[in-house]
Amino acid sequence: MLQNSKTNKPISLLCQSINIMTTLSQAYRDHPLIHLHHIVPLDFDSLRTVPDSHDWPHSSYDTLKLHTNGDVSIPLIDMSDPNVAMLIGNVCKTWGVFQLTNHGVPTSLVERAEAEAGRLFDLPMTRKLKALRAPGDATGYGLPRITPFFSKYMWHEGFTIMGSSAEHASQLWSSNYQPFCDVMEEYQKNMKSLAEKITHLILNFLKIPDDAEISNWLHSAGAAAACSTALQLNCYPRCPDPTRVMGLAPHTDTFLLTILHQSSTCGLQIFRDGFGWLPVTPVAGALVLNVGDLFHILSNGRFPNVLHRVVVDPTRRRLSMAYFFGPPPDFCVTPFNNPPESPRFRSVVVKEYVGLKAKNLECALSMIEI
Ligand SMILES: C=C1C[C@]23C[C@@]1(O)CC[C@H]2[C@@]12CCC[C@@](C)(C(=O)O1)[C@H]2[C@@H]3C(=O)O
Ligand SMILES: O=C(O)CCC(=O)C(=O)O
Ligand SMILES: [Fe+2]
Repeated sequence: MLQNSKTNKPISLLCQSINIMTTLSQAYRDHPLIHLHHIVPLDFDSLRTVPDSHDWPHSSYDTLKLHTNGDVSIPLIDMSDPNVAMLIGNVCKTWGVFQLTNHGVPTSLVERAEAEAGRLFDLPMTRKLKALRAPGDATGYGLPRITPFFSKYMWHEGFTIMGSSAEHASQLWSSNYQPFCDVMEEYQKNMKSLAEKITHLILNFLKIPDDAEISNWLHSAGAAAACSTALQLNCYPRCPDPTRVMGLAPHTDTFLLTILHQSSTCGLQIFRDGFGWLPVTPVAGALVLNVGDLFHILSNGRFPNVLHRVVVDPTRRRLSMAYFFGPPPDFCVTPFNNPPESPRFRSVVVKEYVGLKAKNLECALSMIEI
């Protein structure tokens, strides 16, 4: 029987019965985005002007320009700092986002993964379409899932991986796809172990007891198999007029934490009350971490689930790799509140929340608010 290595208690039945557990891909298949499957990304490189379908209202460009405050920078945390738990906990409370250095993920691995992502997006469109996300599926090449919630398309192409990328990679490259699969597998392993470490530090900071279900899940030997994880490769191609387009529209991420590597090209912005849109300027070797909806719920609203978006660089293509981490789809997330504070949200099962998000995007949270 699997046990929590800290408390020696058996982990919940849900986590043990791996065969009957819902996978994250299944959870997404249960909530298909009906409008998305017949639409494919543009062949961006061939365009000399921005088509109407991708031309965002002028007012959003004004917002991009006027509300970007380049003087305020988001916190940078050194993971080798002896006070790292306190630093991360406090920044999760005050910002919901930070950059992390000395995180232990080898630079060479990040560089190899970025190079493989570049090799993918460099392929001719006819090739990329061979790995097009199937209707209702969550993985493969295609448009961002949030596309149906906006009236214009984003200047973006993406590739989603959940676990092995072999099936789609073999469609992209009939041979020589193993280097892609190997590096993405190693990258996901490294991201998972970093995500587990950070989650552990945050649970301690929140003083969540060792016998709470969330600690039980994180510490259990079963956590190796039972997590919701996904790796999203994002590409924001060069644009003939970046002032008219949106790279990735404003959104919050769904799971506990997102760990993002951004290439040296700028574009990511976070929204901060009182300041507006702030750039997350790339720092060489640093990873960007942000709180997602599930940590917002678990922290009973103490951690903001930061709203973010991506604008397109005027001169260069931008690549990023976002790793999403959370408990398995059948796990029930319950807000942790210190009495007399009362819970702000009802408990929600991860796959139910994925479904609420698929239908309602940013209104999903308010649907579980008490
Ligand atoms: C696990 C996932 C999180 C994500 C949806 C996905 O199935 C894979 C892609 C992720 C992404 C990346 C771009 C922004 C986002 C909102 C989207 O549309 O697809 C996130 C999703 C999310 O956090 O919900
Ligand atoms: O490309 C980026 O910097 C951000 C990507 C992102 O927000 C996402 O994949 O959820
Ligand atoms: Fe995001």
